[in-house]
Amino acid sequence: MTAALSPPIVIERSFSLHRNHTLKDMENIFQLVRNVIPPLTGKRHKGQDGRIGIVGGCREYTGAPYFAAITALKVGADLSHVFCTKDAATVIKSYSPELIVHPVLDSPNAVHEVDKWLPRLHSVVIGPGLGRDEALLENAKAIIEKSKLKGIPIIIDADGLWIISQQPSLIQGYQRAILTPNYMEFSRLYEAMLRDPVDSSDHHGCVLRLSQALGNLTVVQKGERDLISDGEKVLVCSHEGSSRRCGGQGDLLSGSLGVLAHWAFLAGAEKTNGQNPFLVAAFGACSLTRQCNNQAFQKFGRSMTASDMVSEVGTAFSKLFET
Ligand SMILES: NC(=O)C1=CN([C@@H]2O[C@H](COP(=O)(O)OP(=O)(O)OC[C@H]3O[C@@H](n4cnc5c(N)ncnc54)[C@H](O)[C@@H]3O)[C@@H](O)[C@H]2O)[C@@H](O)CC1
Ligand SMILES: Nc1ncnc2c1ncn2[C@@H]1O[C@H](COP(=O)(O)OP(=O)(O)OP(=O)(O)O)[C@@H](O)[C@H]1O
Ligand SMILES: [Mg+2]
Repeated sequence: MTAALSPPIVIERSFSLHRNHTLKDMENIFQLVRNVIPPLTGKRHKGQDGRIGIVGGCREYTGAPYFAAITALKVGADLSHVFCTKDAATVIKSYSPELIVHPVLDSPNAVHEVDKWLPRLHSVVIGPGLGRDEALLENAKAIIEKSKLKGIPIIIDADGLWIISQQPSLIQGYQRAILTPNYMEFSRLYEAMLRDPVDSSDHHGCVLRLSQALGNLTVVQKGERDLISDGEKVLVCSHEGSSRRCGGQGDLLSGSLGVLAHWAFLAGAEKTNGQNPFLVAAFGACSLTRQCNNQAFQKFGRSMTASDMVSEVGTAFSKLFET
């Protein structure tokens, strides 16, 4: 079984582009991802290709922030910081010496401790393994506010999406945010914003409307096909993965998106042929996660786990974006 580079489908809902440009957009979107990837040259210094922060990791969940942070590194970020609780920090450090781990999230001055680092971070991923402890959620809210003030791209996943479904105004209108809901998370967000249940006969319409209701930030609805929208367009990523749905796959997606969002944002619309850079980044991260899933499944079948997918990041990235 080989993973074909199936052409992405672009459903054009924008009036800013002519209809007959749509086919060209479809063919070129992988190329647009390639365009934003910084070339590896001897001229770059450590940190330039990405310093990514992951906010999450508590007593119950140490795997999720680890998967997100290690994936960010393996995609090509230079430094990956995890801001987690004291309990979780030693555990996460013991998984990997590559990660920089800050045991601050349950400290009384948590927000200040993270804020100190924000000027040095290119993007933040908020939510993997954060849990639902009220104090931690309050700290995460304040970190979202601080990140917005700095104008850095924010990827919101998992329990970060729980926060947004309780208080959408926190992120509404911040167009440098990307939300990555799974099925349940999407339903919660949709009902909170649209006051209606999800219309299962119109997934495209639902993702488009949710993005619009949130002020045109980027929404990635994960599933059998990933739907990515900025309220004007819907991109569909149906790149071949597998039928294995072990936990942690979404964490690979949010970690890789942390890097790609930074690269795409930095490269700007010139490199993405006028397309929203965050749509391009999201398409890249979805394709990559699915490609990792496909490769790991070929090796391990039913016993495949998220760690096996992490081992595939390098070859999957090369296959999709460097050939
Ligand atoms: N090893 C780890 O530490 C992991 C921790 N995780 C963390 O676990 C916490 C809770 O995440 P959950 O994703 O469980 O979120 P929720 O607590 O919102 O639960 C979602 C539920 O929906 C179900 N579901 C998912 N897709 C569905 C579908 N298509 N149809 C019907 N039901 C569906 C899931 O089985 C899950 O029970 C987060 O902090 C997350 O980051 C996960 O990321 C998985 C790995
Ligand atoms: N039915 C499916 N077929 C193929 N790929 C899928 C399917 N469902 C999800 N995926 C892919 O798996 C990845 C993670 O999506 P998923 O819905 O499992 O996230 P999640 O529930 O947040 O995961 P996590 O366990 O990390 O929290 C996405 O890249 C998505 O494309
Ligand atoms: Mg998840």
